[in-house]
Amino acid sequence: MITASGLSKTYGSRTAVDGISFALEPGRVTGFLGPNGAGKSTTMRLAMGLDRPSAGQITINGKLFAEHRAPLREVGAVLDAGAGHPGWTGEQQLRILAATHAIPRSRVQEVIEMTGLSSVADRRTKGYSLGMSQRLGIAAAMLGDPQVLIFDEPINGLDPEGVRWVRQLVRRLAGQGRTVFLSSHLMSEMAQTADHLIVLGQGRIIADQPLGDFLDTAGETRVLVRTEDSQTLMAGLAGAEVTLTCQDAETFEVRGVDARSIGRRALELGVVVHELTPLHSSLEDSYLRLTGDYVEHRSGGLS
Ligand SMILES: Nc1ncnc2c1ncn2[C@@H]1O[C@H](COP(=O)(O)OP(=O)(O)OP(=O)(O)O)[C@@H](O)[C@H]1O
Repeated sequence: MITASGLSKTYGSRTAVDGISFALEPGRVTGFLGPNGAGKSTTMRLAMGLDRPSAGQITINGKLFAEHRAPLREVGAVLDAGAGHPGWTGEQQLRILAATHAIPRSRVQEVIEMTGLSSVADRRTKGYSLGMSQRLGIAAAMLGDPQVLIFDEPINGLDPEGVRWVRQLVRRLAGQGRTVFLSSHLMSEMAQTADHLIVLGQGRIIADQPLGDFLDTAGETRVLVRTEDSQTLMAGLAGAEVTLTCQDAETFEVRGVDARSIGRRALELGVVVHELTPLHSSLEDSYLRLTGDYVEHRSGGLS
């Protein structure tokens, strides 16, 4: 369990995290989303005791990180791939970490195998690809077999096989009853991995809800209509709150009227309908709609 209460962090005049509170339950993957600079990494660093809050606190299983007698057995984190001594091999790094946290040596081999690093574990990490560094970071996080895992952008730089591996690992860890806190900018991955979402905008929580509820509330349902007489049906549906977008002579999309009402209207008008399909928003659509006002640097159009 990770619990934040009134957590704030300011850097000079810059407020990175602005009085946030949340409780992350075990047994599920909580996705952490937000535009660049929203405060996600800062929150994760505060959880790991790498920075001090300006106000409030964030605890792991009821205690501050520093209050745990064996913190790596409570929480593992991947916050910065590539951290560690570049002149050491992956295995040396894990052995040192294990030795300094009273973790048995046998566990080092286990996490090396678990993360697919066996063939490169005896190589110096300065030669590691980004994907190997990510795997080494995950191996280090898993070393103490902790109940809580914090992953900041763990799939950055991974190839498709690596991305799938992280997705399956994260789901398995939650399935074992662990608390998993995961940030990523890749919405398609988040949609497949997270059970619950916390969305930050400029240091504040703008959503904290199950993934399905987030898609329902932040999303916007459209309906695809295919009919023999699109002119008549479009005219019959037109209204102030309704948006109609023509796709071809027989097909159009409707926003602002649900499929049931469109079906009824078609019956009243005597129009034959071949298709009436609600189109649910993707996580990306919902996320972009919700966070639009919180983006610091917006891109221009392509033309
Ligand atoms: N050590 C620091 N000193 C000064 N400002 C900082 C520091 N760390 C973070 N910030 C600022 O705090 C804000 C939040 O940064 P943070 O890295 O937590 O955002 P983020 O949501 O993780 O962004 P991204 O998606 O780009 O990784 C940003 O404006 C950042 O510039």
